[in-house]
Amino acid sequence: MSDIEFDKLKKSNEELAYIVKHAVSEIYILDFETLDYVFANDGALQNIGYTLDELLKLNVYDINKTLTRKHVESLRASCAINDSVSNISEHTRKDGTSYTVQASIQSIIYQEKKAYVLFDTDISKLKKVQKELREQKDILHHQAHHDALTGLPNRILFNDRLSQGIKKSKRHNEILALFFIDLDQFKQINDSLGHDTGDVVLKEASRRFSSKIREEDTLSRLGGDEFSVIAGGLKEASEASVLANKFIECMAEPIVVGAHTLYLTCSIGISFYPQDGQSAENLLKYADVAMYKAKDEGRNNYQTYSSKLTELMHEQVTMRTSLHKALKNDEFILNYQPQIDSMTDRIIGMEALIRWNHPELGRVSPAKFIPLAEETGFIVELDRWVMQEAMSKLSSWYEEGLNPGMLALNLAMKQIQKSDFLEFLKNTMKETNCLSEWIELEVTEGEIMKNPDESIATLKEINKLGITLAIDDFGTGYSSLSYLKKLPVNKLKIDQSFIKDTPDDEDDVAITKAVIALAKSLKMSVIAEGVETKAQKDFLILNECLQIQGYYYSPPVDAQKMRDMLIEQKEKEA
Ligand SMILES: Nc1nc2c(ncn2[C@@H]2O[C@@H]3COP(=O)(O)O[C@H]4[C@@H](O)[C@H](n5cnc6c(=O)[nH]c(N)nc65)O[C@@H]4COP(=O)(O)O[C@H]3[C@H]2O)c(=O)[nH]1
Repeated sequence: MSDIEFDKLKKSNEELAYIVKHAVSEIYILDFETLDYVFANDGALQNIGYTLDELLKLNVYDINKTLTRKHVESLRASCAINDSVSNISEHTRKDGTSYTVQASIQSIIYQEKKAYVLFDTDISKLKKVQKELREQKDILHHQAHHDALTGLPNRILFNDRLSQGIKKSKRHNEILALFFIDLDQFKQINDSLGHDTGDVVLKEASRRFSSKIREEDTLSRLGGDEFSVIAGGLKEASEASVLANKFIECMAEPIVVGAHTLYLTCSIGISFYPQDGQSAENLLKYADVAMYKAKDEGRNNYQTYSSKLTELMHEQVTMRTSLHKALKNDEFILNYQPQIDSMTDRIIGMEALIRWNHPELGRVSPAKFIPLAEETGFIVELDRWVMQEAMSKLSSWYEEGLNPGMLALNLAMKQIQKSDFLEFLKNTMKETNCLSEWIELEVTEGEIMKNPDESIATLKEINKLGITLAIDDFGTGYSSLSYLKKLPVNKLKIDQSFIKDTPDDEDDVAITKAVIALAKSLKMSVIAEGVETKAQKDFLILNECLQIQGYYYSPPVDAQKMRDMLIEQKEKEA
């Protein structure tokens, strides 16, 4: 080699050494035998935190604390047969912190001795990002399968668990019970006290239900106030009754939210695999049908599915489709129930109550078809028919010289919300010669509280016409007292559910007394409905509720009978 060639080579080696020394990547050289550090570049020293002098006193095991002799032996063996070997390990810095490196290891000759060179890449950040991504994926997966409010499995996960549950029950020849749980008064609470209160109630209900199930059961929130429980592994269907009772009992304790003490109940429908259905879809449908039966039975109870319930559903479908035709076919008639001044036993008014004579189903209760009419919006047309019919009957009785007093009409909120309702009311009164002071419109407390601000405006307009407004079913709907003060209402009607057990039930006595006192302080009149016994009547008189409606005096009767009663009263007074 010539001197010039030698100088060139020396210069390029020096340049290479300079690059290696100053590179930001970590490069270490270890003694082949002892694995002591014999070189580290600036990038390595910066990350590891030692000076070169300090590092040269250390061994690979001082930095790679997790490295074992066995692992080193295997790396040595790999290096002997491969050009380079890759390894992931943990480096401990001088300050005690650690980071993950991916090392590429090669055996080389360094300063004329055998050595290992390690090209290390700090992959801590990459690992952190990978971990975050994994966590994010887990969160997304959880969110997609769980309800955000209660943290319970949602409908997607429920469907999956139900299908799995059915398969397992089939394999082990066991019974699976599917519970459909609906909170009874939830909508009213949500509408009148707001969604925040509703949310607290839902969380508390889910906490209570969860505490009653076994670890292997699944409680899900299917949406709104609907929950479901999948309970597999049952030997007998009767085991489900025990659980259903537990769910009902756990709701008996009131839920306190801020200043409100809320009393909630739940209605439960149960279907069974294999006796009721083989598919997840059918089992859910049947549990839902059974839940509706529980609602029909007065809520706060459970019902198991039977094929009879499907007939009931069929009946509802028949009713829905024949409601419209019924008006044209004159299938509706009106009954009137007298309202009495209990001090004189005189008729002071009457409530018009609709009846439906269905050609196939016979006489259908309004409690059955009014909710269907409300659902479909047909209630608007139906109530207008009731108003026309009842107002013209009332006028005809006045014209005859009888004294029917006030006519109370039930009014659906959907009706009040119609923009032409006031016009309709004025026209109907005019056409039927009915005076506004003869008319009282009853709106249920729950309906008003659904949308109190909007209700107030329209009710004020109605009131301006000289029509009396009464709140029906009072006591059942969580009225806000501040709204009650603002409402242009003249009368409270105590719900019959409170009257039913007076004067024996202490709670009902207290509620009835409170409603009477409330009406008095708000300068409203008060009437009790559903009065059936003398004891109830006496209790009401004692507490100064003098207007009474109920079977004690008379059930709802047809127009002919009502007229007879009015004539009889007139003759008595003549
Ligand atoms: N156990 C018992 N019950 C008594 C007694 N006195 C009266 N009742 C019943 O209690 C219900 C009182 O009517 P409501 O609270 O307005 O409750 C009504 C009302 O909300 C609705 N409804 C009835 N007619 C109409 C109508 O023309 N339009 C609208 N929108 N709803 C109506 O259907 C509901 C049920 O009506 P009905 O079956 O006629 O049931 C009536 C009546 O027959 C009693 O002493 N004991």
